[in-house]
Amino acid sequence: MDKTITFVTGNAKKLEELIAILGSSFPRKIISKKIDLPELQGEIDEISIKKAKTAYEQIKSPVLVEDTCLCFNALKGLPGPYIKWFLEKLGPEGLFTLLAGYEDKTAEAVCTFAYYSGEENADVILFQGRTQGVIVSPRGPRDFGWDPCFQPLGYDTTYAEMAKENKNKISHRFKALDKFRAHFK
Ligand SMILES: O=c1nc[nH]c2c1ncn2[C@H]1C[C@H](O)[C@@H](COP(=O)(O)OP(=O)(O)OP(=O)(O)O)O1
Ligand SMILES: [Mg+2]
Repeated sequence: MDKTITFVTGNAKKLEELIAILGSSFPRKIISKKIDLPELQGEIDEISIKKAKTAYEQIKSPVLVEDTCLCFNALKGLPGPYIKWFLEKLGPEGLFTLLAGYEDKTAEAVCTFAYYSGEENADVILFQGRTQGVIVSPRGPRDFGWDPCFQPLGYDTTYAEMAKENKNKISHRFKALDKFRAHFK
């Protein structure tokens, strides 16, 4: 059986972070395939499971996908899985402004990896990481999504202002990949 795992994502920055976080020590070969999978609606777990199955239909060998949510506590978890569209239309400034009417600026970044082997009776396996933070007026480079407006709790820099290796030690994605790595040990 082909043991290679295909990471299906349309986002080059996610792939870059996955490579930096997993390094060369991961026991299975991971290749990537750039496909923009449908942006699904629903609860986080349900979205990730469907996303993995959709990817498997295209790849037909073991797949890994990832879905990232940014949940504002004042907005009861929104934009959550819909953050991509909010970011696209409003930019990081607009995300900050969205909370202007609220005292509570706290948010949670949630990363969910979903692995599906496609083997008989296999289920999609989820690996989730969460990092708490506050939404701030954007600071730092603009090369990755909402990084300029997310300041992790306990830090005085935004994700964007951090060195990549520091973001990759505390991020929602690191925490999810740490569980993924442990599963394949
Ligand atoms: O660490 C991150 N730091 C800043 N921004 C981030 C991060 N991780 C995802 N993002 C952005 C990308 C997209 O605007 C949205 C998630 O949407 P999401 O559907 O998961 O990502 P995507 O469509 O870009 O790639 P994919 O093809 O894997 O679905 O938040
Ligand atoms: Mg997407």
